[in-house]
Order: sequence, then C-alpha cells, then structure tokens
Amino acid sequence: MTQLLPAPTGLAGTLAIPGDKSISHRAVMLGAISQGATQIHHFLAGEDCLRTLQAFRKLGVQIEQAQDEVLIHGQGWAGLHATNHPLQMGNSGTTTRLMMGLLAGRPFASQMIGDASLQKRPMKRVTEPLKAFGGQVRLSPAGTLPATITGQILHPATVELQVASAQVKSALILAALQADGPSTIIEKLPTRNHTELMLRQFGADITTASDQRTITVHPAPHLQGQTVTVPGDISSAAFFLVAGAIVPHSQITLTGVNLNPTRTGILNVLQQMGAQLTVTEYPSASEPIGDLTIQSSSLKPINLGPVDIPAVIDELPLVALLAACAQGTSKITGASELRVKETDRIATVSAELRKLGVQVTELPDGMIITGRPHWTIKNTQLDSHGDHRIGMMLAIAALKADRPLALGHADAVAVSYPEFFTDLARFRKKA
Ligand SMILES: O=C(O)C1=C[C@@H](OP(=O)(O)O)[C@@H](O)[C@H](O)C1
Ligand SMILES: C=C(OP(=O)(O)O)C(=O)O
Repeated sequence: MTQLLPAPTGLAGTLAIPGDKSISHRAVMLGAISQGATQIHHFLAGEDCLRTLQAFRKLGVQIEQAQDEVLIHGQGWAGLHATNHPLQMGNSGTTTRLMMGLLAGRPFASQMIGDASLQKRPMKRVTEPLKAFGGQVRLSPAGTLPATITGQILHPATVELQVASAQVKSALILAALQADGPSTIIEKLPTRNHTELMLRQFGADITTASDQRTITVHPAPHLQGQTVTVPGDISSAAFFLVAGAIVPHSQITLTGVNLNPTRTGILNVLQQMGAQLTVTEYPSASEPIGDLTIQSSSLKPINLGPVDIPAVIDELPLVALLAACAQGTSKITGASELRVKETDRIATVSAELRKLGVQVTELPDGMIITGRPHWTIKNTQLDSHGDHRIGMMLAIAALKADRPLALGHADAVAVSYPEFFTDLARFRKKA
C-alpha cells in the first residue's frame, strides 16, 4: 500500500521526461539485428524495456547497460542464436509481439513465456497474419502465451490488418525485412510509426504511402548500427500534464517530449477540453521533440470516436480522469482495445473512478463519464490492479481528493516509469 496525498497548494516545476518506452524497445531490437555498435542514449530502464534487453542477451547479443546508456555490439541477423530457455517477456506486450515477427524468420526455434497478465493477452492478431509470410508460431489453445516460434525462410506478402495496432504492424515489418522480396502491410488506421522511422535511420528501405497506412517493406539483410537518442515519453509526460490541468494553482513544464503526431492525441484532447497548454517544438532529425507547459484549467467534456483512439490509446485512462473533472458528460467509443491491455482498462478505470464518486457507464468499447469539479469519495482504498498506467492515473486523481487515499499494487508503475513517485513529489509546492 502506498499513501497518496492531496495537493494542498497546487503543483509547480519543470521536469525532463524519461525516455520513450516504444522507442527504447525498438532501439534495442534494431541494434541487435544490425552490424556494428548501436549506442542508445536516454534509454528507458523500466521493467518492460529491460525484458527486451534481457531477451536479446539470451539470444547471444552482447549488450552493455548502465542506467539510461546502452551499448549493443550487433553482429547482424546472424548474431542471434537459439537458447534452450524460454524467453521471459514479463508484462510486456510490445516485447512479445515484435519479437514474434523478428524470430519468425530466424533459423531456430524459440519459446516465450509471460506473467499472469501477459498470459491472458491475445496473440493470434500477430500469428495469423504472420502465416502469410510463412511464419510458424504455436500458441496455447486460448491463442495466448506460452508460444513456440519455429523459425522459417520467410516470403513476401501483402496483408491488411484487422486491428489498429502498432505492435502487430511492427511484428509484420520485422518479419518482412527477412523475406526474399518486397511486402505490403495495410493498416486499419494509422498507428505509431516509430518502427518505420527508426528502420530508415538503420538503412532499411521502407516507405509509407500518402494514405499513411500502406507500408512497403523491402528485404534488409544488412542493417547498420546507429546512435539513437530516445526522446521523452509523451505517455509518461501525460500524467503530469493532466495533474497540472486538474489541480488548481498549478503550472508545470515538461521538457524533451516526443511529439510524433501518431502519439500526440492527448495534446489534442487537452486543447479541445479547454486546457491552457503551450507546445514548443524544436528542430530534430527524425522523431519530433519539444517542451510542454500546462496551467490549471476549467475543463469542458469531450467526445472521442474510433479514428481518435490510436494516437491516445495509452492515455485513455487519463482522458477518463479529465472527463471526471470536467463540467458535463464525456463519451469515449471505438476503444475496445482497452479491454486487452495489461488489465481490462475499461473495467479497471470504471471501478476505480467510481470509488472516487464519479459517475461512469461502461460501454463494450468505451465509457460515458459525468464529471464534477469536486468529488464525494466513497472508498479511500484504490488499486492499480497490477497495471502501471492505472496506478499512475490514480496517483494523479488523488491530488484532487479532499483526504489521503491508499493505492494497492503501486509497484506496478516500474513497468514504464520506475521514478514516477519521486518525479511527482518534485511538483509539490511547499505549503
Ligand atoms: O508498439 C508499441 O510500442 C505500442 C503499441 C500500443 O499497443 P497496440 O499495438 O496493441 O495498440 C500501445 O498500447 C503500447 O503501449 C505500445
Ligand atoms: C499496453 C501497454 O504496453 P504493452 O502492450 O507493451 O504491455 C502500455 O504500456 O500501456
């Protein structure tokens, strides 16, 4: 149990945001399959990204790591070797799904296992389209981990994805790189494009059509190691953006944040809800980056539908919190993907916000939330349900409560943000 305290006099300060989780995973993966050294600066040393790093060590790649500095001694695709032990994916869907595509084309068999949450998450979304390339993955009868990937010679394919998922897209891209001709992947909706951007830096020939959802991948037998500086994670910055918006008398600045438009849905949501937000973008080579300043704001309700979801998928628990503080009724639909994250986030967000006295109606693919500037707390014992993003959202919600609250399973935050509670404490003004 961790005690959560209300914010008595508002929040203030400036924070450099830790590295992006999605980009850190990809930097390790691309470094591991490339020739020569890959240096990663500002790596996110959270539990999930460390799972990726450990998995490649198990596969024989030499990797040095000290906090947020990583050095990978890549020996190309052929530098990966079979291991007798199952690869432990922990809580990380990204590691699991991307590595399925990557390992599908290696000339050996691999096994993957995961924690209780990951073992429930759907994997057929990757293994079914992988079949078009010749990929062979055996799953449990429920279509989940444990998985056995039997590496094959892969062939080019054209696949149209049934689910809007950057993890599925990236898995197929990593398989397509190993095929013996160009492949085409057509997304349902555009999703985060970090894999495509970083692959170009490592020397791959990969193009995205003007519709933003048709991707052509050419074989890439030789990728070249690079230096990658990981930008700050907008999904981590989002917790403090929301804190600054909902706690009266606050002003918060977050620096070095990734502003890739496939990820900035939370900024559009804040602006639409009437938050006072300033975005300062500065020049950068590949991934856009900038600083964000937020001030306390009175919030209007919002309506989000299917096309809005991919760019804000991981921030939807925070959107629910913003809605809980807004004057009026908000609606989120087209977000059934939330049901297959670390927890069923529609169920866990609804259950926890109700403890705070917020009126929430669950929909199969979203939520209807009626907000109020002041809540009538019904239950002070909150729980992350072992889901990092739920835990952090509740810690932000607690800043607005009129009494201390308790958070069960608070240690889950280490999955994506080990320093979360320390960083949050920095914004508390002295009373
Ligand atoms: O590709 C990635 O790095 C991610 C993609 C998203 O998952 P889906 O692809 O399942 O939507 C997101 O929720 C996850 O946190 C990270
Ligand atoms: C869904 C998430 O991650 P993953 O799918 O990698 O477990 C997340 O970080 O919110």
